[in-house]
Amino acid sequence: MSVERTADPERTDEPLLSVENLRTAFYTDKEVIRAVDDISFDIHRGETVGIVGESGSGKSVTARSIMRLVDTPGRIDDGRIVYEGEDLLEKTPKQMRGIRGGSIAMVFQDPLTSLNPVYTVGNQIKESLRLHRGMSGSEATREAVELLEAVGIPDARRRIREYPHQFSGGMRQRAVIAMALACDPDLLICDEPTTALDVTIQAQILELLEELQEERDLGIMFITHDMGVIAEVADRVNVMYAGEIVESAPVVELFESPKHPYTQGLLNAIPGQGLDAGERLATIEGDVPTPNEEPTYCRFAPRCPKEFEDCRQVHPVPVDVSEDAEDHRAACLLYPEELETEEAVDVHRTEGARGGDTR
Ligand SMILES: Nc1ncnc2c1ncn2[C@@H]1O[C@H](COP(=O)(O)OP(=O)(O)OP(=O)(O)O)[C@@H](O)[C@H]1O
Ligand code: NI
Repeated sequence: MSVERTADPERTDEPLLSVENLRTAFYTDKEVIRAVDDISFDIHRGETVGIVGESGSGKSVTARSIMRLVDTPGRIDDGRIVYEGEDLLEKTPKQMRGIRGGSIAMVFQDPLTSLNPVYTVGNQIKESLRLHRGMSGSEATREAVELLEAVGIPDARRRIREYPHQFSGGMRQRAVIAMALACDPDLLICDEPTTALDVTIQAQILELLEELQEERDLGIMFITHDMGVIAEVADRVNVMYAGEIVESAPVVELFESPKHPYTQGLLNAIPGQGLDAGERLATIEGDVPTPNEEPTYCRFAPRCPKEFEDCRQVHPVPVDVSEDAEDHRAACLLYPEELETEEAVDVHRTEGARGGDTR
């Protein structure tokens, strides 16, 4: 979560998670929705990767694909999800159950979806400890109390005997985080974990995640609509639009020098560049289209102020925004920026035809 981490030598190590050319689609009676359409990105240990985009852009489906929790009629069609060197798409359902809530944990927007109302908070944490770390009895109780204390729940010894409904919203989300930590994960996937909370509680939860990350060297994938939250928590940011990652850059670079017209649009209307938590995405006229056909064009073109003829005929692939760009890519025909537009369009046409990005 610290900005300095982007220059961390750790970054050259093998990534903790590597998503490669992932495609996930929903096969409805009416159409095929290409919810996640050929995306690639990495997460390193100790790094927070933010995923931002308007509603329907594919953020949650990305998270659920990594966890192999895509509901029917959805299906992962292509790609690799390499976690600590192994492809999760090759794991059996049983192996996946061990990994979920084991080395990869997830925190959702609504803590009540993760907590069972009929068991005490303590029992739920202890169940997690039993399943994933083989702990039981007084050892598990002690660990459960310690976890609740670690996430800042006061009077933890008493509160482990309480039920979820006896906790406030913020305390419930802390309990969910404690439950996630009970399995000692290496990767935490957070899908809008603070959206339902008021701003003060939200700030506390973000701070908590940052502390836990530092202590445990957690890799975090953080999904949000909120550019202000992204500015606060992310080391690197992937901007999603209609199933694709249209821009990816270290957080400071993205805010100082957004390259994709979509990102520029998102950031433009935010006063003070959206550096305060609680700032929502700027509204760009129009809606995210449902990605229900093969992209042979730029999906953002209909809303793009910089649109030109080729945008309707050539599908942009992620390219380095400039020759000396470090780790900054955009899927837009205007880049690489040194090239004349026609040459740049050719790069996208050729790369697109090869079916790969240029990483
Ligand atoms: N079960 C489903 N059946 C059919 N389509 C689905 C299903 N789940 C998601 N989709 C579609 O996949 C696309 C991506 O949805 P997703 O939930 O990932 O968006 P999101 O970026 O998380 O949006 P939000 O910010 O609203 O949570 C959308 O077009 C959505 O309608
Ligand atoms: Ni979502």
